[in-house]
Amino acid sequence: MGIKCGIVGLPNVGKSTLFNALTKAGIAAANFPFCTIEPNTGVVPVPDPRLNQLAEIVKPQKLIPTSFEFVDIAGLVAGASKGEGLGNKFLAHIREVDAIAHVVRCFENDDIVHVANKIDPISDIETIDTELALADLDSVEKALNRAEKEAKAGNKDAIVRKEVLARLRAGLNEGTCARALGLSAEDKAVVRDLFLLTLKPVMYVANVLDDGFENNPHLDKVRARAQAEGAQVVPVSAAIEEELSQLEDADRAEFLAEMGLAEPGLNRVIRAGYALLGMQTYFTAGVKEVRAWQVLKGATAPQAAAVIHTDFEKGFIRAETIAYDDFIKFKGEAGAREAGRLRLEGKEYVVQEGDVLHFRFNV
Ligand SMILES: Nc1ncnc2c1ncn2[C@@H]1O[C@H](COP(=O)(O)OP(=O)(O)OP(=O)(O)O)[C@@H](O)[C@H]1O
Ligand SMILES: [Mg+2]
Repeated sequence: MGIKCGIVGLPNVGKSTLFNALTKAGIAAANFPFCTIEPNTGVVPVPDPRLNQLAEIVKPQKLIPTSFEFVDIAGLVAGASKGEGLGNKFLAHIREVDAIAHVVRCFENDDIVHVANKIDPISDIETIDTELALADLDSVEKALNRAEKEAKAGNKDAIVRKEVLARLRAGLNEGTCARALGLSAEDKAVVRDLFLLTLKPVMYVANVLDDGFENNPHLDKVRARAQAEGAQVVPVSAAIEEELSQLEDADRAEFLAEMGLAEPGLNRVIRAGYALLGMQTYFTAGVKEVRAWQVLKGATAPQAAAVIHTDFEKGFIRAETIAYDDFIKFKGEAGAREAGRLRLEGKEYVVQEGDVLHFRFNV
């Protein structure tokens, strides 16, 4: 489907280290068809323990997770919106992604240069936000000029657009990100064609040292800031994750056990990215394969069917539906059916997280 999460941040904060760990972990993940699309784009499978639970019941030949793309974007510097550093090229790369993982350095280490020569994650976040907001302001001002002319000429759509754009300009002028301006879904639709950078959903990846998960004032500040914005923070040590990703499975398990962890921190980054993209998962559970599929939250059964094949949507009759918990509790389809937990859902059904679906269709 090509949904993408861009890894964004100041130079040298650990973006590529995180990206390498994410993509190597992808190679290591059993039977996942890893592919690198461009040197800086990698498809990463979404770790989901529910797949293994389903497999224990169904005993399929294959297990296929969902996946999405991470893009390693070059570091941004102050002035990028005016062409500094990689400038517009950098911004164009961000424009193409659907969500942003903003990597923030939350560790001290004099050997690793910080572009501002001090560790101050809030100031780092503001530097990035300012550049993105300035780039958006530029787009909004151009669009506003156009809308004003069209509105004068009596174009009704332009009158609506003008009002939304004026609100955006006022906010961006004060350095507020577009996503924090409380735009309605209709407002967003009006400015969709501008691909505003600060309208994209954001999560923070706080890059820490191995002992930096607790009592870390830098991390605390990022958490407070994110909470005020309603954003998520995933603390992770990119350096450790990269090391972990290079180990054999058995060694990795030992390493994690020694650190008292159940799974690599990367898994949290991947899951948070997946949720940030607005995705949810449903399953198909056949003996050939048990597979996770991704669909936007709020999708109806035919829309979910289209993810597998457009014919499934066109000829949709119904979806035999078992909630994930029921499938596990009654040990599979037959048990769930007997217990009366298999539902026949029609075209209007809104797919729920974890649903195990079997589509009936006719083409
Ligand atoms: N958690 C960490 N602990 C210690 N060192 C780290 C950590 N994360 C990253 N580093 C180190 O920081 C340096 C910069 O990392 P990296 O190259 O990933 O940054 P970057 O954000 O991709 O930079 P650029 O914007 O220049 O591409 C590397 O030497 C890396 O090993
Ligand atoms: Mg890099």
